[in-house]
Amino acid sequence: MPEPDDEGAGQQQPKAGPALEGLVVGSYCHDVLLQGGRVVGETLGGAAAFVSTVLDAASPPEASFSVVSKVGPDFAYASAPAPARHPPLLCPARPTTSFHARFSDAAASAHAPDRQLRRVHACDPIYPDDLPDRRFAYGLAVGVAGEVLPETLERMIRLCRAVLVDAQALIRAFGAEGDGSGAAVRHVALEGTPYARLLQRVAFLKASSEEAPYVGVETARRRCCVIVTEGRDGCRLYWDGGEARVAPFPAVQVDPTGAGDSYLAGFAAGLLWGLSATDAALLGNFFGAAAVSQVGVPTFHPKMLQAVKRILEDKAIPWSSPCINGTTFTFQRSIMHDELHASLEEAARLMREQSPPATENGDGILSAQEPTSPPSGC
Ligand SMILES: Nc1ncnc2c1ncn2[C@@H]1O[C@H](COP(=O)(O)OP(=O)(O)OP(=O)(O)O)[C@@H](O)[C@H]1O
Ligand SMILES: O[C@H]1[C@H](O)[C@@H](O)[C@H](O)[C@@H](O)[C@H]1O
Repeated sequence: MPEPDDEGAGQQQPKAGPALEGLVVGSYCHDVLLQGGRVVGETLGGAAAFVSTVLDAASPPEASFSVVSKVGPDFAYASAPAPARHPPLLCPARPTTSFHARFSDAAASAHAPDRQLRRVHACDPIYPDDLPDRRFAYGLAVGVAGEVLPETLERMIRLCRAVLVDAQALIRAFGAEGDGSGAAVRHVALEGTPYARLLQRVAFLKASSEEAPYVGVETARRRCCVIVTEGRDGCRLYWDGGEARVAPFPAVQVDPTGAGDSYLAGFAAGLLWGLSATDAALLGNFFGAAAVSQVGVPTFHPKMLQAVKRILEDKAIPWSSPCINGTTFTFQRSIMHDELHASLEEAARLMREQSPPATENGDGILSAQEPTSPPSGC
């Protein structure tokens, strides 16, 4: 695993933060969900919102994190739990990043895009100087609209002992805005971006199966561990010299938005609990399944969270988190992998019982819920 770099000869070193402090970088956004030409939901979005929610819920008690996110004066969710606990930086001159997600009526497959995204507004990028000047145990680069600049990722790598990156932060490109309906979101090959040279200093790179071809798994796995999420099929991990498939948890999908974000945060929390990467991926799958069962940023029943924490206290290796505290990772599944899956399956059952009843109609969004009403302004 890469060691954090020195800030540069002659420069003052950033001071150390709390032992298990993380740094989450990426902007909150407004998500508008459309189906059949009409708006069926308006929610808080942005990977940072999903990630903060899952980290708040699933991290060990010793762990904490800071969020660097930007929004405009129109930001509508300042009092929602994630932004209220981790307030964004305000950019007075730019609107909040916003996306329109157009869902098709046809059921999506595990590997095909289930929605067409358009970026309607883009807030300011996050610059290296926006990051706090201290060392962190780990960092999560979770941009949605190109806001994590290459130089910002580079500074994260310098500040954080281990950096986990969502490929969507690196490979999204945006078409022309033209007619007011926003810019189509497409992907570019990671190898042709300025981020590619940083990969060997990244610990984990997560991509969805739709993004994986743009990441180039075979090349990337020689530089860092690559995780490919496969929707309802779970995920696969690829590292230099090995790979593993990790089984999913059953879920009734009502809104796929944020599954990947919640996965990454669950995975990071698993590492913080001292799990190997393949075992931590179980926690990723668990929170990915939780995210798709609800519209927008999920909420978790306290009983379910207690059950998960009890399982982790029981199974995890306290304070031996090799990735966050040390210099190497353990990738392979441990002997208690299947047992951990079975215990989390029980907690997932609790979660399904405590969710509002959902109509099982394939992968259609919002089948279980009334459209969420737009929140009041901040
Ligand atoms: N229908 C489902 N049932 C169970 N688990 C799911 C389902 N969909 C997603 N997941 C879980 O969430 C993880 C991430 O999902 P997915 O691969 O769809 O990410 P994504 O396409 O990046 O999502 P998004 O862009 O919507 O955040 C999967 O690896 C899986 O663990
Ligand atoms: O809120 C969502 C979420 O963060 C998704 O991961 C991202 O793909 C979308 O662009 C965003 O609108």
